[in-house]
Order: sequence, then C-alpha cells, then structure tokens
Amino acid sequence: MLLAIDCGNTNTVFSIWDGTSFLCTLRTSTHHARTADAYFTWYATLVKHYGIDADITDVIISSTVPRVVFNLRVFADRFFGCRPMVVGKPECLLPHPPRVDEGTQVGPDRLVNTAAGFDRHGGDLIVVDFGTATTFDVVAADGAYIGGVIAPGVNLSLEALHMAAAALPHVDISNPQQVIGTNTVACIQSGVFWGYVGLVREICTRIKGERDRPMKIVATGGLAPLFQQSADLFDVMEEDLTMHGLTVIHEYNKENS
Ligand SMILES: Nc1ncnc2c1ncn2[C@@H]1O[C@H](COP(=O)(O)OP(=O)(O)OP(=O)(O)O)[C@@H](O)[C@H]1O
Ligand SMILES: CC(C)(CO)[C@@H](O)C(=O)NCCC(=O)O
Ligand SMILES: [K+]
Repeated sequence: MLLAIDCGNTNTVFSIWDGTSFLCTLRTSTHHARTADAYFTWYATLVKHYGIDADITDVIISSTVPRVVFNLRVFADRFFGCRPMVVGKPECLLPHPPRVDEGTQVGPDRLVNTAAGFDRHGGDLIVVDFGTATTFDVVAADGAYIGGVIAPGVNLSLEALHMAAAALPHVDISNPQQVIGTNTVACIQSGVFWGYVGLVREICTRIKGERDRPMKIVATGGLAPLFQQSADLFDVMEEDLTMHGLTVIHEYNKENS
C-alpha cells in the first residue's frame, strides 16, 4: 500500500491508497520540528482508531516546506523500511515536465495538482487550489504546467487585516449574500469573500484570453465549495485532487524507472 503525504505551509495530510481507493485521510498542522517518532505516534493512533489494516510498502511526499522532508524521510525509513519518493527531486519523474523560466522551482503541490488534473480531465485546464496561497496552475494541451498565478490565501488575507489593523477582529470566512456589511465582521467577510470571487473570475477570464481557447476550471482545497455555492466559478470541484496526483506520479515512477 502507498502512503501519500501532502505537506502544505499550514497543514500536512496523510492518505493511505490501497490501489483502488483511499482508506483514510489524516490531517495535522505542519511543523518542521516534528520528529519521525512524533509522526508515527500520531499516525499509528489514528490508523488504529479507524480500524485500518495498512501494510505500507511505499511512501510519496510532496512538500512546499523543504525543512519537513528530512523528518518525513526518517519516518518512512524507520517505520516502513522504504525510501520515499519526493516530488520535485530529480529522481522523481513527472509524467509531463513543466515549461517555465529556467531556474524556477515550481511548488511541488502545483506539479502534483497538474498531474492529477491532466489524468482526470486531459489538457487545457486551470487548476485552482485554495490553500495557504490561492494558486492557479495552467495546464497545456499536452499536460505540461506552463505557468500560472499565486495570490494570497483567503485565511491569510483575513489574518493580515486582523494583524495590521488594531480595530479589526479575527474573522472566519463566510459567504455573505449581501455585499454591504452593516457591522465590522460583515464588512470584512464581504471584502474578502466578494473580493475573492472577483479575483478568481478575473484571473480565469484573463488566462483563457491569453491562451485563446476554451479551458476547464478545476478547483480544490477546503474553501472551494464555499465559493462555488455563491458564485458559479468552477466547472468541477475535487477535494482529493492533490492526493490523486500523488498516486498518479507514484504509478508513473513505478512504470518508468
Ligand atoms: N467553511 C469553512 N470556513 C473556514 N475554514 C474552512 C471552511 N472549510 C474548510 N476550511 C479550512 O480551509 C482550509 C483549507 O484546507 P486546505 O487543505 O485546502 O489548505 P490549507 O491546509 O489551509 O493550506 P496548505 O495546503 O497550503 O497547508 C483548512 O484549514 C480548513 O479547515
Ligand atoms: C505557492 C505555494 C506556497 C502554494 O502552496 C507553493 O506552491 C510554493 O511554495 N511554490 C513555489 C513557487 C512556485 O510555485 O512558482
Ligand atoms: K493544499
């Protein structure tokens, strides 16, 4: 069985793939100082709690935080006796290498999202991921990542207002029906929610204009459903997109190396 690990700047997600489906998805916050033993204590407790009988033979890691990879490598080696595949490292092959400016280190999560989107939908895609940052990955007809957009994430924008303005409280995102807020919290929620709706629409319209062709918009990340509810922004929403991409890349490396 494969253990797929998606390590973002905010959260780290583990998922067990048995070749047909994901048996479970475990989430923890990202901390570079977490040791291999600490990962295992957390992992083993949850796997037992869910009654999963997992025989892990392979591990694949995508990490936007370089420092956490060391402890995750030790974790894979110590507890599963395997050398993990790490997306973005030269020895981890990609089905379609990115076409970007020389010296650019594309975020591994974006490479994984691209592989997943192309596997499920073919090319000419815009993949939108609402994580710590909101990213737009443009996928060409042949499946290559050819560039995109990085915008501040929704929660980051809310946090930045709270941090920088003495009178603004911490607010959770919501999808207000009205744009005119009649209290401080409603004003902030409106600014971030409707501001993001506009941001997503404008960026996707401009990408389609620059590519001059129809493109499918695939969205992932915890906040995608909230935006889709109030504004018809995406063609498809797939919660498991990044995890699916990790299985695609793992499979590709098994077949080609
Ligand atoms: N309705 C909601 N209101 C507020 N937060 C939500 C809601 N639904 C999901 N979330 C949060 O959205 C976040 C999105 O998770 P996701 O895994 O997509 O990205 P992340 O973990 O924040 O970022 P990264 O992957 O960069 O670490 C999660 O922290 C989740 O708790
Ligand atoms: C943009 C983030 C933070 C989104 O997780 C990540 O993909 C990243 O660190 N990217 C590196 C820069 C790039 O993708 O061009
Ligand atoms: K993510």
